[in-house]
Amino acid sequence: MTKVLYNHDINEEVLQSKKIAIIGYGSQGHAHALNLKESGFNVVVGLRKGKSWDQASEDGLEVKTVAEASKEADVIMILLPDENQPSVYKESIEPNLEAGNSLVFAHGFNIHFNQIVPPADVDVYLVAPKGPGHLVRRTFEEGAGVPALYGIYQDATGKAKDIALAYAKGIGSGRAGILETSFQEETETDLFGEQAVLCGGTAELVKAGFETLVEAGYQPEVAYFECLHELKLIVDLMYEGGLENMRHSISDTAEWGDFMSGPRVIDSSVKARMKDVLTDIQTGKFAQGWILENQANRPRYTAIKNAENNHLIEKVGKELRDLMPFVKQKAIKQKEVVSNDSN
Ligand SMILES: NC(=O)C1=CN([C@@H]2O[C@H](COP(=O)(O)OP(=O)(O)OC[C@H]3O[C@@H](n4cnc5c(N)ncnc54)[C@H](OP(=O)(O)O)[C@@H]3O)[C@@H](O)[C@H]2O)C=CC1
Ligand SMILES: CC[C@](O)(C(C)=O)C(=O)O
Ligand SMILES: [Mg+2]
Ligand SMILES: [Mg+2]
Repeated sequence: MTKVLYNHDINEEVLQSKKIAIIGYGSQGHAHALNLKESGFNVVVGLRKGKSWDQASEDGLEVKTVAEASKEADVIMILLPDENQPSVYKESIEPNLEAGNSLVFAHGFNIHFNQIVPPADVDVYLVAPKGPGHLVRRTFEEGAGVPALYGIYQDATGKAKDIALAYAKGIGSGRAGILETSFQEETETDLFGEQAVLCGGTAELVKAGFETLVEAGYQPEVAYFECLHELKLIVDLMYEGGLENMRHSISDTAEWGDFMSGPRVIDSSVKARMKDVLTDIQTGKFAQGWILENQANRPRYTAIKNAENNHLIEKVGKELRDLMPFVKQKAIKQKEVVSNDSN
C-alpha cells in the first residue's frame, strides 16, 4: 500500500519561520488562511479590494494586495479560480518572487497545462485537499480534517517536500492522511473525479432520477426526498464503512434491487464514456475548451448555469430545505460572503 502520512510523521518546524501568503479568500483560501493561522503559522492574505478583502479583515487576518503579500512572503499559495491564476501570476506574483520562495497550488491545472511557467530558482509544489474548501474549514474546527495530496514539481531548495508536508499538516490534513502524487496525476484524477463521478456524474444521476419520477406523475417533493435528500444519508454510510456498510443498513429488498437494477442503469456504456472523458482530460482537449470558454467570456457556462439553477429540483428543494432548519446552506452562504466572482 502507498505510504499515507499523518501528523506524527511530520515536523512543521521548517514552516514556522516562514511567512505564508494565501492568494484568494474563496472556498479554499479562507480555509487555508484560517486553519494555518490557528495552527500557529504566520499568514498574510493577498487580494484585490472588495468583498473577500473585507471578509478576511473581519476574520482577523492581515490583508494586503496580491503584489505586496507575494513580495513579503516566503511561501505563496495561489488559491484563485484556476482561470484567473495565469494573469494574476504574471502581473502581481512573478515580479515579486525571490530565489528560494515556494510557489504552491491546490490543483495542478496551470502548471500541468503550461499556463504558468515559474522560474527555476523557486520551489513549486502542490498541496491539494481532497474535499471542498468549506469542509476543509468545517472539519478542522471539529477537530478532524480532509485528506490531501502533495506533489513536487520543482525542488530548488532541497526542502520542498518538508515544507509541503508542514503546510498540509497546518491545514489539518495530517489528521486524515497525506499521500504523495505528481502534478500530472493530481490534475488528471481531480478533473476526472469532479466531471465523471463527484459533480457531473452525480448531478446528472440525481436529475435523471428526479425527472423520471416526476414525468411518471409522482409528487416532486417525494421525488426530491428520494433522489437528492436521501443521497447524503446513503453516501454517509458509504463514507463511514464502504459499500458493505451502506448495504448492511438498507433493506434486503433494496440490496437485491441495487444488485439487479444498478448495473442496468450504470452499464458498460457508461464506463466507455467515462474513458472518453478521461481521454479528453489526458490529451488536454478539456483544458483547451475551458481556456477558450473563459477567453470568450463564458457564454456556454453562463447559459447552462442559468438553466441548471432554474431546474424544478432546485425550486422544490429550496422550499423543503427551508422547512428543515437543521439543513444549513453553509457552503453557499460562505461563498456569497467571501467571493464576488460569477458563481
Ligand atoms: N473549491 C474547492 O473546494 C477546491 C479548489 N481547489 C483548487 O483551489 C484553487 C482555488 O479554488 P476555489 O477556492 O474554488 O476558488 P474561488 O472561486 O472560491 O476563489 C475566489 C477568490 O479568489 C479571489 N479572486 C478572484 N479573482 C481575483 C483576482 N483577479 N485578484 C485577486 N483575487 C481574486 C476572489 O476575490 P474577490 O472577492 O475579490 O472576487 C475570492 O477571494 C483552484 O486551483 C482550485 O482548482 C482544489 C481543491 C478543492
Ligand atoms: C470535486 C470538485 C473539486 O475538485 C473539489 C472540491 O475537490 C473542485 O475543483 O472544487
Ligand atoms: Mg478535487
Ligand atoms: Mg477540482
